[in-house]
Amino acid sequence: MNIIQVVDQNMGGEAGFAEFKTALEQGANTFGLATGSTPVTIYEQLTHSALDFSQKTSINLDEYVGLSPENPQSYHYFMQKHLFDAKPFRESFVPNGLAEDGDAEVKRYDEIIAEHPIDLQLLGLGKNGHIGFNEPGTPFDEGTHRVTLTQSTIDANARFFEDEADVPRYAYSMGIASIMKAKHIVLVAYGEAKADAVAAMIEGPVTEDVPASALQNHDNVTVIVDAAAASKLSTQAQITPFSASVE
Ligand SMILES: N[C@@H]1[C@@H](O)[C@H](O)[C@@H](COP(=O)(O)O)O[C@@H]1O
Repeated sequence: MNIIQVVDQNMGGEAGFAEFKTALEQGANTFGLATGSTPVTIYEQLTHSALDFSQKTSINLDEYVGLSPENPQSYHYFMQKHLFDAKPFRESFVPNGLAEDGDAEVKRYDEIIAEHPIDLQLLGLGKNGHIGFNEPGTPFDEGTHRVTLTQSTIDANARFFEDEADVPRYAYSMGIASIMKAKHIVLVAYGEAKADAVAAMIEGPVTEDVPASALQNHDNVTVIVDAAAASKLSTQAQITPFSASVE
């Protein structure tokens, strides 16, 4: 893994932006996108740039079951607000949280992913090592699926809702097998709360107990971290400080 250290989330936005820019220059067509607080500065950089995604495809990782695209807590809404309103793609896919038939929705999403091989996949990281909404214990070979969220994830995401009780208990998530098919994966993590998950992802055993550890089996992963998130790594020597001129 290529580990890039940034000073703060703003610099992380620049580092993430550089990965998108390079991917575009190399002819990428499909971008796998993530939600959460982590990617926000990358999306800010993208919206303020001249990069053109109007002929490109985006595929989001996940969506809460039961939330409509108009619900401000939905990932549809998040993506519109933080990226798509200012920087539209030709087509943007997000799982349909209101799908009546969950099995059909999962199948539909897998077909979309199969038709649009992902060139660059952006990921955040859950405190428990989840990627997308692939919680600990998710089989690595699974495609899109309906997830029962863990209490750890419900607690972590409660900050976006008025009340913990409002956090949906289920979500649709792209599977780890699909994430692993992306040509290039860029995972971003900030803060001490992510330090254990970062260390387990990079240095721990490859185990379904730590979904992000699957990335050790991918040959093109870039990890963008701040010092706090990198603080429990023992391989500090392999960490490259980000500088805007080096991509
Ligand atoms: N499903 C999302 C993940 O894709 C995201 O990586 C995680 C971390 O969120 P944050 O970036 O706010 O720490 O939150 C949610 O659970």
